[in-house]
Amino acid sequence: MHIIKTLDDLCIKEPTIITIGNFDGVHLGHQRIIQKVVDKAKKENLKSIVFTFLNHPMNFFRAGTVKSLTTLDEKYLFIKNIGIDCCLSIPFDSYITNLSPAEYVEKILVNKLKAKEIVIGHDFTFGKNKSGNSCMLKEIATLYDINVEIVEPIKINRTRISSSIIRKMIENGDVDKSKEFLGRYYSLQGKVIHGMKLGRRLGFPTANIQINEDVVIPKKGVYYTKIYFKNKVYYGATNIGLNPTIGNRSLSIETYILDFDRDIYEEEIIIHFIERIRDEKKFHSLNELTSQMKKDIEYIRNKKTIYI
Ligand SMILES: Cc1cc2nc3c(=O)[nH]c(=O)nc-3n(C[C@H](O)[C@H](O)[C@H](O)COP(=O)(O)O)c2cc1C
Ligand SMILES: Nc1ncnc2c1ncn2[C@@H]1O[C@H](COP(=O)(O)OP(=O)(O)O)[C@@H](O)[C@H]1O
Repeated sequence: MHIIKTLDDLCIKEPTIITIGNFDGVHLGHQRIIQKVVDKAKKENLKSIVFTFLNHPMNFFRAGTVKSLTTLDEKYLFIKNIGIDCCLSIPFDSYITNLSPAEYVEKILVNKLKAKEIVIGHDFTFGKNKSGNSCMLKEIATLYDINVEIVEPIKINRTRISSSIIRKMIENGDVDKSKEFLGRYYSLQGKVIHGMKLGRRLGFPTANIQINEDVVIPKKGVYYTKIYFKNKVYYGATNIGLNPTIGNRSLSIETYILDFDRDIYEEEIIIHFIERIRDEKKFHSLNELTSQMKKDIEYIRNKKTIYI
């Protein structure tokens, strides 16, 4: 998949089928739309394009409003895995927000992207002050002989799948629920950094990852997790919190990896959140903390064959 980060570099000659959106999380609803684009592209011999943004549109209007469910690299990977030919990922900036709906279609979708077909969600808005909607896009596109398909939202138990609902689930620690909406476990990737070196002394070394302030962090607590390290899968007990028993610490995300004994400082690991086990607690002693950690790990050992 080609990833193009500026409209200036774009030189598309063949007719295309496009979907447009922020696609944060690339959840089941997004996957349905993107899959439709891939299938139609094959059938109609068109190049498939996902048109998305480097920054969340809400953060353009008010910096720091929204944390992401995926880093850009994760977003590109998930889109690529569905089979898209090209991902146009450009800044959501004053150029984009100042185009009228008619200019947006002509300058970007027609002149730059050579669109023959466009697939969008029912709530799609575009152009200056979000003045364009899916019906308006359909009308303008007719002038250029472009077909527009509007996809209805997917629901799970009558709740519409949306990035904002998934964000709330993860912030509430409901990672098992978020899996149903995302179509995969919520995950965090990070470099293993040095901590206080207490874990090893307690008998449970924990790989602490560098925290990315731009992504959603699950609610503080202890989680049953799956760890990917160098393409191998392990199970883990991950604690997200302030380690109140030790006192005066900043937020850490740390994992005891079961059946593992290697120095992995500076290496990347990916943590998949399967289930939240309990709240993080302040224990009266380190002995009490370690006996609870033993119980957490035993719980995971008993469960780990259930989730593959
Ligand atoms: C499964 C697990 C559960 C934990 N639960 C708690 C807890 O409830 N309260 C707490 O203060 N710290 C908890 N911790 C964090 C430990 O205090 C931490 O691993 C220890 O301080 C080692 O830190 P270090 O990696 O910086 O050396 C937990 C850690 C793990 C791996
Ligand atoms: N089973 C394991 N789970 C997690 N980390 C492990 C494990 N075995 C060895 N390690 C290594 O030990 C380090 C954690 O030890 P710890 O004493 O907790 O130090 P720190 O406070 O720097 O995290 C990890 O970063 C990793 O390099």
